[in-house]
Amino acid sequence: MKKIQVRDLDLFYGEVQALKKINLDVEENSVLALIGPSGCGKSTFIRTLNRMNDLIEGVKIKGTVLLDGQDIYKEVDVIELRKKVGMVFQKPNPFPMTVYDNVAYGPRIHGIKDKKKLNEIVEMSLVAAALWDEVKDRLHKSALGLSGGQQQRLCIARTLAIEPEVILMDEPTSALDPISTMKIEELIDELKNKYTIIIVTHNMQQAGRVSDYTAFFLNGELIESGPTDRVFYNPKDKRTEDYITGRFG
Ligand SMILES: Nc1ncnc2c1ncn2[C@@H]1O[C@H](COP(=O)(O)OP(=O)(O)OP(=O)(O)O)[C@@H](O)[C@H]1O
Repeated sequence: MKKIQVRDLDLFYGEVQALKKINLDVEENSVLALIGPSGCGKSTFIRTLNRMNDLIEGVKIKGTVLLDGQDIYKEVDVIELRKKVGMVFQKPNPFPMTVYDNVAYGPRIHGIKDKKKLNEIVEMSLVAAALWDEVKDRLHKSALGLSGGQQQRLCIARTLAIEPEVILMDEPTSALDPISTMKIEELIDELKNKYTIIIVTHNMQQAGRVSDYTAFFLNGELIESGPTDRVFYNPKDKRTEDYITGRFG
């Protein structure tokens, strides 16, 4: 099933066109990797999927983005949209509060006050983010005392706590060491059973390891997309081949 359908999407920062006629479908319960050289529009594209670009002045967007068949720019409330489409950023950005409060933050904002219910959500989210065993004895200590890799998994737990359907990840491991990176990659593999995941990565090996589908961007255009094995081993476009084999970028 198609979870997201993007049709003829253009995005302008003032006069500069950063996305050009993007057409792309995202399958439910799959991992899509967005690859391409610096400045080609990957982050801009991922941000159009939960309307994060709305916050930037001078941005103009044309075309449609459908989530479960609904136009997110016309038919969906932004608060509802952000609940359905969670985001994890490049640098782990836990709030300066306890581990527990970080995870409980979203559910509390959405009106959950019951202590027992919150305890349940916090534990479930930390288990799902493969962090529970490492933090269960320090739930009420500051999240800033965790390692970078633990902080990133905490940010994933914080995202899971609001029960999203889609998770956007913008280079989630680029600030992490190899072992933390491996843990996040294993986690992505687990999470795709339940969620639809879109990940921006500069790391070809990572795209190859974690994704089912790959989309290659260049200068604001989507050059090609398809099953990762096909795009990697049998690219249709010469530019995709050149990028994947490291000839530029
Ligand atoms: N807030 C902004 N205002 C104006 N131009 C922007 C803004 N954000 C990005 N751009 C421009 O849009 C283009 C695409 O940038 P974007 O960050 O989406 O690329 P990217 O592929 O994610 O790059 P990287 O891999 O380096 O993160 C670039 O030319 C960039 O300079």
